[in-house]
Amino acid sequence: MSEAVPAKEAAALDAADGLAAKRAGFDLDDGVVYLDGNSLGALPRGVAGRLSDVVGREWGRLRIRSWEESGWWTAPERVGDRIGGLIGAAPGQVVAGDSTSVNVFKAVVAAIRLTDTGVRDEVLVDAATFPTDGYIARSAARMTGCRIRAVDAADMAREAGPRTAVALVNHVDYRTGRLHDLPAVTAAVRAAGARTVWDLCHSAGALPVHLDAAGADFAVGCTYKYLNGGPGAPAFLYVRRALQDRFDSPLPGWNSHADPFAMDPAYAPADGAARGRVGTPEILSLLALDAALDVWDGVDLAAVRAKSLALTDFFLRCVEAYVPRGRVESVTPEAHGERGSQVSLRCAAGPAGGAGDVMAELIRRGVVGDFRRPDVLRFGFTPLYTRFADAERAARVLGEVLEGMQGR
Ligand SMILES: Cc1ncc(COP(=O)(O)O)c(C=O)c1O
Ligand SMILES: Nc1ccccc1C(=O)C[C@H](N)C(=O)O
Repeated sequence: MSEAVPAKEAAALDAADGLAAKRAGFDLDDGVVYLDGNSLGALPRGVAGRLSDVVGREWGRLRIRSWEESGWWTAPERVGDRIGGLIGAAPGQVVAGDSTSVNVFKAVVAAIRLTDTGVRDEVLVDAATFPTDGYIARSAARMTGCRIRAVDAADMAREAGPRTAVALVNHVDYRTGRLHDLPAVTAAVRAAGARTVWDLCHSAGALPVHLDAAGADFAVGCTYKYLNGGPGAPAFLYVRRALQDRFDSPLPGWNSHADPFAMDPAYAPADGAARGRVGTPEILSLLALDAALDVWDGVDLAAVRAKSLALTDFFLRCVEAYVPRGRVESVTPEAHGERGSQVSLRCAAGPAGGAGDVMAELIRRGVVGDFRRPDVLRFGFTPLYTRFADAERAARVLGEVLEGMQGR
């Protein structure tokens, strides 16, 4: 591929892109190629106006009345249902709130409480997990008399056995971008008599997820990446409907009580998704998220997936065309069925510095990805606002940076 070819091809791909108009819904500028939406999604344009109304009118004027009149009290379930629509969950099974870490705790402990730990005392965690999941699972295991076994997520299906209580799996690996087979792992873990907890941080909003259809037991995820909810936006918790009546939360706050304002000293759990609540919802960030979710109106996740794969394929081809041979190596699977919505390039240290220096230079030149120690350059592709021209420019600038650093 000569240098002019990818740029021409990018223009043609952008012209044919059915999702191209969605970019206008985000506050982005053409000076920067933003490929870090897998860490913090860009700002949807509707958020500032909505938040200004929430602060100025709902809080400022209505004050306490807003819990009822502005629908604040029921926002966690309402926003949860909107997220549910993007992860294949029928209404009434998802609640928004707390952080992913906290929701991992609720789900793992609740899953253990559904089993006889005299028989099943093993918690399987994905060996390459995002660290917080592993830390929380370990603590949950200690608290419940279980033990942790770390296994490759790719082997999870065959590792689940008669001692397994629960398997905690990342749907997409944060470092490599590898997508795991949610339906197959869920079915295998269930066949072994155990429960699944899926971490959807890197798949919710990035690709179609079919939780109900797969029979997943629990799922958690954050909303500040591909769902663009903003820094520290509330996370979510999915509890499969059939398990809701037996869901025994380890954090039974007053917000998950059947009648919170009874202020009853005795706890009686609410029915449905509300049982996953803990304390007072984080209204400002929850309603920012609610506004951010408007960008999904009318979006077909199959089209999002198709564009995501086309973008990452194209980026990989551009890298091949522009980057000096042997300088980077993709650790993201080639196979579409095993790829999330990012490309991770391993970049060994050269004479002028390592991957961290390369990413710093890329950012200086207007291409924002991120760096994961020791040697991974991560590029996240958010199909709602990333253009093929962005992929081309990112690869071209990466090539220039690496070429420039070669001799120095
Ligand atoms: C897979 C995964 N799980 C969990 C988290 C973090 O969870 P929390 O929302 O608690 O910070 C992240 C990223 O921050 C993540 O990538
Ligand atoms: N929440 C954050 C706050 C600050 C900086 C990064 C994050 C991330 O989300 C990192 C991300 N989970 C990752 O996959 O590396």
